Amino acid sequence: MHRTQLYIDGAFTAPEAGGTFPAIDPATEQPFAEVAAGQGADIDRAVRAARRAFDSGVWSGLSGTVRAGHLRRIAQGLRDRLAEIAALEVRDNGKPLPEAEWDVGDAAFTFDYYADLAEAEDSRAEEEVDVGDARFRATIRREPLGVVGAITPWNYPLLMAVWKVAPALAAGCTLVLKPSEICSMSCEVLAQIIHAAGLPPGVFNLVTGTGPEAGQPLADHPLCDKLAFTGSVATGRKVMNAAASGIRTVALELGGKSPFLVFADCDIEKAVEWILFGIFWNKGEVCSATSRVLVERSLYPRLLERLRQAAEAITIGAGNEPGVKLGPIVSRGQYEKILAAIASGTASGARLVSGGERPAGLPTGYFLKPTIFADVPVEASIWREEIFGPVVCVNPFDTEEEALRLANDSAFGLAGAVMSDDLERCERVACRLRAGIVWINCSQPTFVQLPWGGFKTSGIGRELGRAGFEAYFETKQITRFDPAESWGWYLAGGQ
Ligand SMILES: NC(=O)c1ccc[n+]([C@@H]2O[C@H](COP(=O)([O-])OP(=O)(O)OC[C@H]3O[C@@H](n4cnc5c(N)ncnc54)[C@H](O)[C@@H]3O)[C@@H](O)[C@H]2O)c1
Ligand SMILES: C[N+](C)(C)CC=O
Repeated sequence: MHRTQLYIDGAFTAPEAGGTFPAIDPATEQPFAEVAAGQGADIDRAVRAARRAFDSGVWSGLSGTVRAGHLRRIAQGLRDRLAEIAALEVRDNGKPLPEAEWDVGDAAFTFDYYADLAEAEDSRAEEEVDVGDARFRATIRREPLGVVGAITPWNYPLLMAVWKVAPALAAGCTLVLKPSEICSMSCEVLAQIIHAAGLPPGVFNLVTGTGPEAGQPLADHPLCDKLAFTGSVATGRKVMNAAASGIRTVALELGGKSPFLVFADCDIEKAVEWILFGIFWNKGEVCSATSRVLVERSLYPRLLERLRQAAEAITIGAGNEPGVKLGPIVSRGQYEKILAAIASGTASGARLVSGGERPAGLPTGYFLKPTIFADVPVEASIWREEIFGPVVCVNPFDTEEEALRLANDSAFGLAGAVMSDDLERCERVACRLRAGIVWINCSQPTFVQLPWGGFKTSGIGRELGRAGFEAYFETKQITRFDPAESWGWYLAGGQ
């Protein structure tokens, strides 16, 4: 059985304490690899290596063009190993193979995109600012932020890591990546590709391990300049507390309970397609999943019935089987959490329209039928709390105003979607949704060029796009006084 390694200071290595934990295939419930269980001592070694690499200027001192060359080699390395990584991601996470292939392609494109931005940095003029006094020349300079501690989740194990690694490297930062213990495998391949691309030792480091044993020591490490976290609100709070006590920059990409507003004038088939994609893509293990659907009352019964039929036609199975559109839930823990949420939904008085149980013919593996609840009490936890699984809640509304009120009545504000043939209404609703991402007449398409992040408890800061690059810079002012002038405050004439 393959035993993964940590990657610290340019070398693949076992954890100091030598421990491992199993990687489990959620379709078979069987272990298929041993993952290196890094701990505080490994994190410390990795952060110190990243610190040395940053302080020596071996990476931040390179031109953007040279760094871009490295990033493009990483992108190519991902493309060269796409089939292998996608298969590994399917085994580790359970997602259908075409979705995993899509993720690896996106990850490669993310490196290319940030390579372009790194290159453009070289021709970016230093910004000179007129401070209204000719004796001073003032400039604003951007410098890479330093050492980044990146902590990532299991739903897009490679892609969520790359959303941090690519812009951080492009900006000239060094980093330590701590992926989720539930899905760590593809990040080891990423480390191999980065190693093969010839980055100097210490620039990128990988420490796999559990949250308490590896994540917390990374969040607490005094030599990190920034913490970049994606995961749950509960862990995000711990990471933010750690950042606060060390006064470190922090970026949080957290959960969601995103609304999808469907107006009666839309094409019902298109609405059903996007509702399905919005909640069953990646098994609903998507931070931005549109898990609360609000439907204009005149369309509500018809749409619910069509949604039920379409959901029941989805092919469920192991992610590597052809035609499968819904793989197993990632882990036993997550499976049990979702079943408990379904039970609480039924107990709340919500109407179970479809699913809610293990599909027939799949006795092993964490399989679940796509699940639809309707007429959900708005105070019920299934309406309010993130489930992070293939469970959608559907409710009716009567007016645009009511739909917006229900949509915005949430602690989260990551994403939202609106569907209507009236594009003016769509634009109006999009502006009034309190969320960082709004889709019109679709749900979930994500582009590397656009900023990603949430309002309210869905997070702080933005990834992707130019904003995701700027997030890895410090801003410095350099103010120069003309040596030919004298200040004349204490010494008259300046001598
Ligand atoms: N907003 C986004 O872009 C986005 C994207 C993907 C996932 N998510 C969110 O992620 C969550 C699911 O991911 P998850 O279950 O892996 O989240 P999680 O919070 O359980 O774990 C995330 C990471 O934090 C680590 N961790 C756990 N305890 C820690 C601690 N005390 N200190 C430091 N690190 C610790 C874990 O090991 C893992 O690497 C969902 O809430 C989802 O919405 C958000
Ligand atoms: C769906 N995706 C990849 C945009 C990120 C969140 O889970």
